[in-house]
Amino acid sequence: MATVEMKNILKRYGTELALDYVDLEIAEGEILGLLGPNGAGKTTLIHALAGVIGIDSGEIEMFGKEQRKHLLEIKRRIGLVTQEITVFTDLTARENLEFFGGIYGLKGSELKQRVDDTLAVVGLTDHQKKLPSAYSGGMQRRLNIACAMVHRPKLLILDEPTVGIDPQSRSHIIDTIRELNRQGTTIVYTTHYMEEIQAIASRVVIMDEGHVIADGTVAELIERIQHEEVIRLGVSDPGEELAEAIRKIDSVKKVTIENSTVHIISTAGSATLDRVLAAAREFGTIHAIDTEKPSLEDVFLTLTGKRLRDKGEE
Ligand SMILES: Nc1ncnc2c1ncn2[C@@H]1O[C@H](COP(=O)(O)OP(=O)(O)OP(=O)(O)O)[C@@H](O)[C@H]1O
Repeated sequence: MATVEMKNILKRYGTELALDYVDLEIAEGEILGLLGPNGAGKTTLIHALAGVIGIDSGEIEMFGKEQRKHLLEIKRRIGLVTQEITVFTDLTARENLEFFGGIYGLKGSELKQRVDDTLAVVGLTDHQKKLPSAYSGGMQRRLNIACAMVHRPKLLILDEPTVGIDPQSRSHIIDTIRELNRQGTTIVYTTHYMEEIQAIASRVVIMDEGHVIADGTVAELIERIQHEEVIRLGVSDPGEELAEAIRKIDSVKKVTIENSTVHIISTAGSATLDRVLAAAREFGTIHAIDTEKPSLEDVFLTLTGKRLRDKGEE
């Protein structure tokens, strides 16, 4: 049985179409990585999944039950980690966890045990008596996650849980997600960090403009563009004219410029490289050439025409 079945989900904000007839199935035990450029509809999708916003039309089934008819019961079985940190600033970490555990009906020794276990999993046992204001950004994010998992949800939904934090906290969060999954929690997770998806996702869904545009394992998605290659040229002062000249080569699929590097996705083969170099020489001096097999980032670029990190996060 699928943990989640979403069919024909439509959601508008005024005239803005945030989800455009989306279908999505999530199997029990998956770590589903949800990728997409800003505004793709990822947050809207997971908020619909968590039942915190309504949808205009479509069907959502979770744990084999219709979401709208069994919302309370379903909510008890899920945890939502929002982009914003939503903990009580005037309660210590432990008190926050006791509060959230209490909401889910935990009490007495069971509550104490769950709070102890959760603090240990997120690595905050030694800091449990401190107020969140005494924490680093990464520790606050870990506490935020802890509050959503203290009741041991069957499905944990995380919206960019690692934005703007130190590498140590980030790897701690990744380890926490992996450990929860190992213990049987299904995970849905949005991020702008491709390497995190490559590290932990058992399946990737790429969204753009309210649509699911790709769905598969990392290996399957890369396989889709395996006949392509990536050429990176270091060129002095590259401009739009250079990009346009390279775009005219018929085997070239995408050209983007970042600082002094021209990033080209093309059909593999030496003929393309020769033609790209000839075109580039007309507009500048080439000081570096590099070709490689495509990565998940290139799949994303090929499909959406956009780079992932357009938030200036890193
Ligand atoms: N409360 C809202 N009111 C109006 N429009 C909204 C609202 N929430 C989202 N939108 C719009 O719906 C679309 C999808 O937004 P959403 O936040 O789901 O995208 P996202 O993929 O999560 O983006 P990001 O990566 O920036 O978080 C966007 O065009 C956004 O402007």
